[in-house]
Amino acid sequence: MTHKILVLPGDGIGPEITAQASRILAACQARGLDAEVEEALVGGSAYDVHGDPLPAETLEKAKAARGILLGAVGGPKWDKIEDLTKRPEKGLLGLRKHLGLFGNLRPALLYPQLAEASSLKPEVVSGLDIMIVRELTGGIYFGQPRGIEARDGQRVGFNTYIYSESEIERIGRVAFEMAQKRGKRLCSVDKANVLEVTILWREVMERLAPEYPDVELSHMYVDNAAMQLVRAPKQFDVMVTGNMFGDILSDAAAMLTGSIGMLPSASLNESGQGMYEPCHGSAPDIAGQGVANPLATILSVAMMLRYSLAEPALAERIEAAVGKVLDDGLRTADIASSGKRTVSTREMGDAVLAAFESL
Ligand SMILES: NC(=O)C1=CN([C@@H]2O[C@H](COP(=O)(O)OP(=O)(O)OC[C@H]3O[C@@H](n4cnc5c(N)ncnc54)[C@H](O)[C@@H]3O)[C@@H](O)[C@H]2O)C=CC1
Ligand SMILES: CC(C)CC(=O)C(=O)O
Ligand SMILES: [Mg+2]
Repeated sequence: MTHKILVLPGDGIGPEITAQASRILAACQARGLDAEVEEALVGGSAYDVHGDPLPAETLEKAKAARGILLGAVGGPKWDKIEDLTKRPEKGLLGLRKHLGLFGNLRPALLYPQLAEASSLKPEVVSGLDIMIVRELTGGIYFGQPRGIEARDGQRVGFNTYIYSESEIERIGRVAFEMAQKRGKRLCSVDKANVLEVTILWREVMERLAPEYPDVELSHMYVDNAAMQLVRAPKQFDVMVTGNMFGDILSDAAAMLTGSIGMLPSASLNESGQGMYEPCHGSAPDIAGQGVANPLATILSVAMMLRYSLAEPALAERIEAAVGKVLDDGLRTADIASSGKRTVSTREMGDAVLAAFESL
């Protein structure tokens, strides 16, 4: 069966990093991956052409694709758009919502070669392998009502943090099943000492636990979880949390692996259709300079092969190629260290491609 794959480069460094990932995808096609690859516009670049960060044509192509590879969206150029529904980030949130991509997997895995690149001591992070399972289509990023309006002579801003039992149960099952395949420990992160929505979250996680007797479930408040991630991150195996807490904690976890440029992600729906993207944003501060780290995006291709395209051998080949390039001492600026060779985005892509072919 021919898989449809849609590449959405987006904004900022998005086109630079997806260009390198697309070369790896083409190498996979040459090695037997049966896929048709198309590109489309999303985010600010789509707004500039169509006045819409998620044009109907892009959404249709995304619905038809088994796997979507997205670079990143957003940037200062579009931050002044008054209609919030037209901001680039809405293109990304719209894709997640329309496709029902509720299950976000963010693996914080430290390549041993990068132990020195982490801002934490090597002994704190060496061997790190955490899977953050983040709910992606609910919570405060989507809750209604929301807005900014005048009340009592001044403006107030408000959002709604809401989860239904079925939404919590659905992401809970993804996390329990993930823990079963890994170290069998699941930490659910909430703020149940303050927020009713997460009191319910905790109750649902507890209710599910007996169905997964081989998994040890624990709970942690999000403020403590942020602290524990930097104090002793190896205590975690799988973490499950809501949309906003997961967004924040996964950026923190990214730094444990050396750089946010190393963290890939998968966003999956019930049918295994997925969108794959680095966890970072469009990095406007370095866009256009050819220095961005493309490895999170390349590793996102590996996740696509594993989770949506049933090609685990190709996924492992990409991951091994990244390992080889790091062994060979190549580093983009964000993971540079003394004695290693600092390379551009393109040179890193060249090296991963060469390693992929040589393995
Ligand atoms: N998934 C997405 O498309 C996301 C989009 N954004 C958007 O991106 C824009 C910038 O947001 P920021 O808060 O600055 O977050 P960011 O993740 O884009 O950048 C934060 C810092 O990390 C660095 N960085 C990020 N990716 C890198 C890479 N691959 N290689 C080397 N360094 C890298 C940047 O240079 C910057 O110093 C905003 O418009 C934001 O809304 C933010 C997060 C996710
Ligand atoms: C537009 C944001 C919600 C994207 C983001 O920061 C993320 O998903 O990590
Ligand atoms: Mg984020």
